[in-house]
Amino acid sequence: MNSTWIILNPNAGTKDKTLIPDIEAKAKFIRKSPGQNLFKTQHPGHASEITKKAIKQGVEKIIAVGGDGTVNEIARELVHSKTALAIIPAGSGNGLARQLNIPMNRQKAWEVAVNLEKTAIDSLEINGEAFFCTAGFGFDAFVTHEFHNMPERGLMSYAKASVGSYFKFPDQNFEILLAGKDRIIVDAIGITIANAGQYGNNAWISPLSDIRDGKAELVILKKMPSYLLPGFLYKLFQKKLIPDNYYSTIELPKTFTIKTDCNFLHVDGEVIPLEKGYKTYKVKILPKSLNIIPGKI
Ligand SMILES: Nc1ncnc2c1ncn2[C@@H]1O[C@H](COP(=O)(O)OP(=O)(O)OP(=O)(O)O)[C@@H](O)[C@H]1O
Repeated sequence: MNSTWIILNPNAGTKDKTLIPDIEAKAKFIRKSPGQNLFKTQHPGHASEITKKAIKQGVEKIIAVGGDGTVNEIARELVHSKTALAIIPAGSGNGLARQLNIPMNRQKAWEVAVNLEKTAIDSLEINGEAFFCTAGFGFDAFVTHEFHNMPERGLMSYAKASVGSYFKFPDQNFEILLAGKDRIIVDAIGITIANAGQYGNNAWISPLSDIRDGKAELVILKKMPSYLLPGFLYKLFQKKLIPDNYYSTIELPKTFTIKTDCNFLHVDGEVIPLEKGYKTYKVKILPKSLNIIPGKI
């Protein structure tokens, strides 16, 4: 049996024609015994199906080749399993890969992926949906929604979506119940639950968050005057955000709930439209629940 499977999304990223032949050659190189070890996804959800099979068959490692959507499909299935996840980033944001210090260069990422060294990271669940980096209600979820409707991918489109929405985006109401007794009621343009420090694209919304510390932080972002925005953005990308009147962080307990009437939630950059009206969302931290092959840590 092959102990490493490769799952490749042939549609991921900006159509790089060298990706598929390169990964096919690499798959042959690491195949130890007859049988398939490279699986190309044919539709959304296919990566999850292949991952379930891999776990059943006791595969030791899955190398995910794709963007955040593919990586998350695989990672969600792998939570609490023995199978480890390695990543060859081939998307536009590559949030988890960046967080794990996996090189963006394909060859260098491959050299990391074939390593034996593994470590466990934390994951979270929001109403049963697993995520690994960030989940957010309000402004960041709305921007992610707008971004997905734009013709182009990449950082410029994110910037356009953010600037276009910021001034008209209204305050949202949040009620956060921490460990059953402490209650935070706040009006803000958004809140983000951060397991990892960045959204992706090196946008460090919670610089002190560490994906391996068994903890997560809540970021509360209030609307700031426009003259403060350039400084905020500079600090966001320089990993230098610190609390002030508009930006604050709170360490979260292992379980907590959020009540809000926001229209959208994003989990690791994937947008989930929400039903109208106030709803309560249960969040749980699952320490050291996913085995990964990290870059330099
Ligand atoms: N053959 C396929 N055809 C269409 N969609 C697919 C196929 N295989 C996988 N998918 C879906 O495509 C979605 C997007 O893929 P992925 O995130 O890997 O690439 P991307 O969107 O280019 O990257 P990023 O999210 O970083 O911009 C995934 O959620 C996955 O389920």
